[in-house]
Amino acid sequence: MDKNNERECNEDLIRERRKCNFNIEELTNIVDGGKARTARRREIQRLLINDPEFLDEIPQDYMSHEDRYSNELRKSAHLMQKLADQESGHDIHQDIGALTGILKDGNPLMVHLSMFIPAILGQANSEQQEKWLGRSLRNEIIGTYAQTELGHGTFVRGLETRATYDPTVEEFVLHTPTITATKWWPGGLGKTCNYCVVMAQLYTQGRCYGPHPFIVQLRDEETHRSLPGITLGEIGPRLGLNSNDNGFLKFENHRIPRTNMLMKHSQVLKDGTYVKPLHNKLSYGTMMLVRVGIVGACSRSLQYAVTIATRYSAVRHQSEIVPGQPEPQILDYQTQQYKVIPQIASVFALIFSARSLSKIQSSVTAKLKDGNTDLLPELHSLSSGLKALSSSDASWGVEVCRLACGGHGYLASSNLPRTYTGTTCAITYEGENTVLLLQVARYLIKSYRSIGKETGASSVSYLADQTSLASSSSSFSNKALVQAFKLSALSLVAEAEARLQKLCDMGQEFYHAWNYCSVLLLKCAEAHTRYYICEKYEQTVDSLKASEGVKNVLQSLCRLYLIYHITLTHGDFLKCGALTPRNIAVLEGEMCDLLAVLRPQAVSIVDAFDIPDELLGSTLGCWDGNVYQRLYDEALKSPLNKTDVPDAYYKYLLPLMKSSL
Ligand SMILES: CCCCCCCCCC/C=C\CCCCCC(=O)SCCNC(=O)CCNC(=O)[C@H](O)C(C)(C)COP(=O)(O)OP(=O)(O)OC[C@H]1O[C@@H](n2cnc3c(N)ncnc32)[C@H](O)[C@@H]1OP(=O)(O)O
Ligand SMILES: Cc1cc2nc3c(=O)[nH]c(=O)nc-3n(C[C@H](O)[C@H](O)[C@H](O)COP(=O)(O)OP(=O)(O)OC[C@H]3O[C@@H](n4cnc5c(N)ncnc54)[C@H](O)[C@@H]3O)c2cc1C
Repeated sequence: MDKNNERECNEDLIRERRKCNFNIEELTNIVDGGKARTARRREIQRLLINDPEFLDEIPQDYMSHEDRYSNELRKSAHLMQKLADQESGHDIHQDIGALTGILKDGNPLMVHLSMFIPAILGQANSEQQEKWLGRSLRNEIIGTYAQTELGHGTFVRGLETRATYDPTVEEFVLHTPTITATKWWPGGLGKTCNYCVVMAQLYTQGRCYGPHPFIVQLRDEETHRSLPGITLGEIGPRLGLNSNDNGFLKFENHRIPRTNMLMKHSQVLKDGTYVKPLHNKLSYGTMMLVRVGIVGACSRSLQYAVTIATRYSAVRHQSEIVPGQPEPQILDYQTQQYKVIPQIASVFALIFSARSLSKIQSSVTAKLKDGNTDLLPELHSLSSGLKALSSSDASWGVEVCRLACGGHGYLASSNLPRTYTGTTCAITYEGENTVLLLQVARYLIKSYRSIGKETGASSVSYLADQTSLASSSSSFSNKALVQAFKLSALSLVAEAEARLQKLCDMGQEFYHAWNYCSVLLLKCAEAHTRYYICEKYEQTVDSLKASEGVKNVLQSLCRLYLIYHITLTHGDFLKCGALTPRNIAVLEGEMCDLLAVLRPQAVSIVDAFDIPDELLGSTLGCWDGNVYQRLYDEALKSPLNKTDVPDAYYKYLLPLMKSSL
């Protein structure tokens, strides 16, 4: 699509784009993280878009379960080959965002890239990396991360798969003792992978040392047949991500060499002696790494959905605002703006938080190399909180965008249903959100109780700021609103801690008191993480060196985000005195003003996300706004339209209609 050729474009969209009062390219660079990154993303996307191998013969929704899998495997393999062939040597992990949309509904290599390789990087020692890292990066072996079992996903300590060390032959014996110990869910495990990292309970010298990672060959490298002692299969259709072959796995006393235990952090020596790690949760590192990645992935899903909903809302006309006048664009309804524009604001919130989190991750990783694990709990808490809020915000945001498109948003060809199912699974995988938020709450209560002790953990240092509990601000600057979030979080933590203490003082065991307070604890964790997101948003926009136009747009989006979230949880702000009922009413009014200010820029802001039509894959969201023709053309692809009268008519309908004659 030639974006300079207005003649092919819907007139509403042309008018919207003429209202733009900021430099779109500059905003695109901010979204990508710099000019160089924009150029790189575009280069990769150009490479993919122009390649006919990535086209589907028929829309995926008309394919069988098997065909979907094999079609996406074909494209995934081609993608890997293509990226490997590039002279510039693409780093697939760095460039993962550029690939969004090219593979549809998950893909069989997803967990190989996002967990198996990172597990080798983070859990294998240098000899082990020598043996497996290069091979997995070159895709000579394909792996997955097999942790979850039929009986346990959340509670990693409850896993039942056993790895028992036999010092006489220096081997581990992997065994699945019960049906509930069957590995269940790992992506690509069913039919694609020939290796995997298995999390299993380590037994040596008669003792259990808890879950540890082991690398296991599952299939013969020549024939791809599963090895003796190993039962493998695929678990069947799911709500989404159906192009992936999530699988099951059972071991029947399957032996692997001692050196297949990933030994970067803990070891089992030849005689069976266990050497413990620097920190007992280092074996959970792969999950933490991916949680950080999920925040960025969620912001991309939301960019897709909100691009579709905003463009469609500019093209779609319905009903009337002024009686008797022409039907307005639905984007002119304030209620429609309230659905769509806060989701645009949310995209930037997630982008800026993801960047801040990834910086913290890099510094924690650097410290770990020097044997310093002090900031691991801080990273665990932040990555858990941000994974939880980003996945729930993005899922809700995508769903709101779908609802904002009325009936057409329900159609597969809008690409909103698949975007939703592909996003909502992030609420569950890589740590179910409630469980992760309770981990954050645990860290908050612990930090609150150790006020005065220097931990170096900056995200919770505000808990020591007791003076702010009393100081309700009368100013409404963005900074002041961020302070209100801080006050609300601090006061919820103080309330939860007091409630816990009271129950304990009344004689309850701490763990019962914890469960009894867990709804409030969840709120603490959400408020704390929301405060973190708001603070990063405000600081990033405030310190941004940008043109006036771009800065104004981002300031308004940031302010909208702050006010939107205050109104959603206003009870917490009132309860702690951070804001008065009058303040809330004023802010609600200002939110409507902000919607009106941002309304004329909405299409241009989503244009700045710069998602090519070929990747957006939506009849409703295409650049030129030619929505109705596309909807019609897509409908014609339905196999039911191959004939005027379907076979089923003769088989079932005709006999029914004639039965009463
Ligand atoms: C580099 C490239 C990356 C690219 C990424 C791109 C992303 C793309 C998008 C997605 C792509 C792929 C899809 C992924 C598919 C999904 C795969 C999966 O789902 S894999 C399975 C995931 N499973 C889980 O996440 C399980 C969740 N459960 C847990 O993590 C743990 O069970 C628990 C943390 C809830 C509890 O653990 P437990 O051992 O029981 O802990 P205790 O209660 O005894 O102790 C808590 C104690 O430990 C600290 N802790 C916990 N975890 C950590 C950690 N990781 N690091 C540091 N510390 C940790 C915690 O803070 C507590 O400390 P205390 O001091 O005791 O309070
Ligand atoms: C699409 C998809 C892909 C996946 N890919 C992989 C993969 O590649 N590898 C892999 O190993 N796994 C994978 N998983 C599994 C996933 O990690 C688990 O499903 C997830 O960790 C949740 O665990 P669970 O299913 O045991 O849920 P459960 O823990 O049984 O959750 C059920 C309910 O119980 C609640 N609950 C549980 N524990 C607590 C608690 N302590 N406090 C309060 N409430 C609690 C939860 O909040 C939830 O409401 C995948 C899952 C999905 C959906």
